[in-house]
Amino acid sequence: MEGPWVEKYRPRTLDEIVGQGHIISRLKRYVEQKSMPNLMFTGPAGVGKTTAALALAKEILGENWRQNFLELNASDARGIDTVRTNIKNFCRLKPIGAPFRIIFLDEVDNMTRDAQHALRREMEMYTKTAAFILSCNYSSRIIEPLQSRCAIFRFLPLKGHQIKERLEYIAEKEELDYEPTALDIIAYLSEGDLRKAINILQAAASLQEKITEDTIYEVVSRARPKDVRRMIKTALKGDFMDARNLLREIMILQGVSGEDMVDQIYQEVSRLAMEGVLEAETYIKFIDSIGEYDFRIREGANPRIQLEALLATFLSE
Ligand SMILES: Nc1ncnc2c1ncn2[C@@H]1O[C@H](COP(=O)(O)OP(=O)(O)OP(=O)(O)O)[C@@H](O)[C@H]1O
Repeated sequence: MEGPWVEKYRPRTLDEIVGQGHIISRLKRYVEQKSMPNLMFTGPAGVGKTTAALALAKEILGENWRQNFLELNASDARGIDTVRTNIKNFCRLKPIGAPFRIIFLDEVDNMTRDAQHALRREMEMYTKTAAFILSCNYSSRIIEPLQSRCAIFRFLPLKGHQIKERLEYIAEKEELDYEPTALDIIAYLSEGDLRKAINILQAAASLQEKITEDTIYEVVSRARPKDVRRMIKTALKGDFMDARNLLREIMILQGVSGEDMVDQIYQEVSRLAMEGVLEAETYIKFIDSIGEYDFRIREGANPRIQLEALLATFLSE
């Protein structure tokens, strides 16, 4: 079994990282100066935080980086005490063949406030020998004394074209056969998360020889937008039984979940309103009922029954 492409194609150097230019140039300055303050990387999942920490450690610490780099998950099931013991044991030793050591701590926003205060004390204790890189999704969940001790770097979701270019690069290396529009769809569905995009590409490649738009929808268990649109239009015309059959086909054959289905109905209804097919007043009524059925499904009601009832509300228009 082949390993995950997200690891195979993880950039090894700062230069290889896609996007995040505003961050990379600052990190390179630390490499030139061979010193760095404590850093905090914030931003959504799969946009290069861990990758940047690894690449920075390699470039700033040199060939002995492995012995001088410690990666820990702050929300580790083994508990914060283990994390702190690891930090202590690591920091007590002198750096080996490098100017200092680096501790990369992931998911700091999942640490309790008490644990964050303890971490702050550790950071102060080892300022001469170790630099910390703290990673989190939301800086608002980090206590002020930790934030103020770090230089903060805000990673951004990657743009659609940046994701597409990276996918093209990987597709070429892997000699994949694909429809170019399939990559646009992956870029759209991954919402700025490059890890998610690469995982979808790998799953699609293992499913079929040629990657098409349909392969992608199958991999992510999403309905084809044109099928959802056809179903809604059928309901609008008053053909309830036909609309219901289309709904069943999409949910069963394509394995789309109730929650995703409501989300896609919402997206298509919004598109129909933007195109002028639905009048504003009707659109508002539809959104109101979509919101209601979305809530019921999330609360645990039977999704098939709820979705059929939702389609029935479209009929009366
Ligand atoms: N900016 C990027 N440039 C190139 N590859 C990237 C980038 N961001 C993510 N990737 C790809 O996605 C994988 C995961 O990225 P990474 O571990 O850096 O995410 P992260 O931002 O640390 O996410 P999390 O917050 O979930 O830990 C990488 O191994 C790489 O293949």
